[in-house]
Amino acid sequence: MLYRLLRPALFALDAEKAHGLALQGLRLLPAGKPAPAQGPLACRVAGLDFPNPLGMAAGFDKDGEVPDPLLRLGFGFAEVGSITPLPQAGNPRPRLFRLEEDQGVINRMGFNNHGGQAALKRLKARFGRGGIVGINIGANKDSTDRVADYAHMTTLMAPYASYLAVNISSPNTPGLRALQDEGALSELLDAVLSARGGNGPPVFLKVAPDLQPADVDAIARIAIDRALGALIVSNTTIERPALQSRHAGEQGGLSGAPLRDMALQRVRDFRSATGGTMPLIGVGGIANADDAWQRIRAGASLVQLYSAMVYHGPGIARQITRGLAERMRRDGFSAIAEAVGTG
Ligand SMILES: Cc1cc2nc3c(=O)[nH]c(=O)nc-3n(C[C@H](O)[C@H](O)[C@H](O)COP(=O)(O)O)c2cc1C
Repeated sequence: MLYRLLRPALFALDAEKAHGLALQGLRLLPAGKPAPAQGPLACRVAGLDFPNPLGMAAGFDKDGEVPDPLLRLGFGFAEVGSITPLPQAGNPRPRLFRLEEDQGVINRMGFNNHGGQAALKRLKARFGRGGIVGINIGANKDSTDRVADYAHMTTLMAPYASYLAVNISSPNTPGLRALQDEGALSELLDAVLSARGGNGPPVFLKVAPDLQPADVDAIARIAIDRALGALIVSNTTIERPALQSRHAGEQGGLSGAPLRDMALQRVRDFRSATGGTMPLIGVGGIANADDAWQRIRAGASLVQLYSAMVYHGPGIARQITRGLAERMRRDGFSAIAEAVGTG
């Protein structure tokens, strides 16, 4: 309600400025305690106990500054990052665009972040607070050895991460998505898993929605073979479905409502390629409880969002989790895990 009043003022600002203000506002929230398990919404995935299945997706809190305030807003988990070994400025501004008429976002941020050491300090300091905080890792744009970047970030972050998310699907770092190819992906995951060691957190892999059926099959096979904790499906798309907004022609990754059907279809594709043996995290265009419920019924054990927070504000986590609980009751499910892949 309050957000509806604030939104016009925020939308009058450049999108990145507005995002900076949102982060500042969240920093003012006392950290508090993470939400306790929420009855039927509580779920166990990759050995972790999630109080509810809705998380904040990577990119909102790139430097790990506000994971605890995000949990306080009612998210069951927060994924911070992507974080690269060295600080980097990212692409020139403007690089973030609201597509209001389409309820979408285009970004070409380019992994702007303060680097591994700065994030480590913060994440180490909050570690004892509990709550599920995933750390999403990436490679520096100018790195001459990207596999080594991921391995380094794994070693650095593993002790402070509930899970690590290996992001090889940002469209804004040239060549990054090539790491999704079979040979490169196997080599990368072997390096990450070896850097993590036997007792480290589960490793999740975040993929692009722009994949051919053969890519889906190969990624599914490699993920199962390496016993990854989950696949995060998906990042932003480089495709451009029909869009109305004046920013539709901007380069970068498209997210929000225009990504929804494609990301939903990829969850279905990965569900069928994995035969339900690998947990999936559905992300892309989820803006309400119906979207979240549909993604779960399609095969996602957990869901995440980012763009919808821009349009609907910080109350969205509670709106969606409340709505999910209602839909579970309506459809006769007493646990999220029972509903996964049933629709
Ligand atoms: C501005 C912006 C920055 C993002 N940065 C990252 C990132 O650093 N790492 C990552 O894995 N995903 C990043 N994403 C992708 C989101 O995590 C998510 O996969 C995508 O936006 C689809 O979800 P949505 O439609 O709910 O926004 C970013 C998205 C946006 C809009």
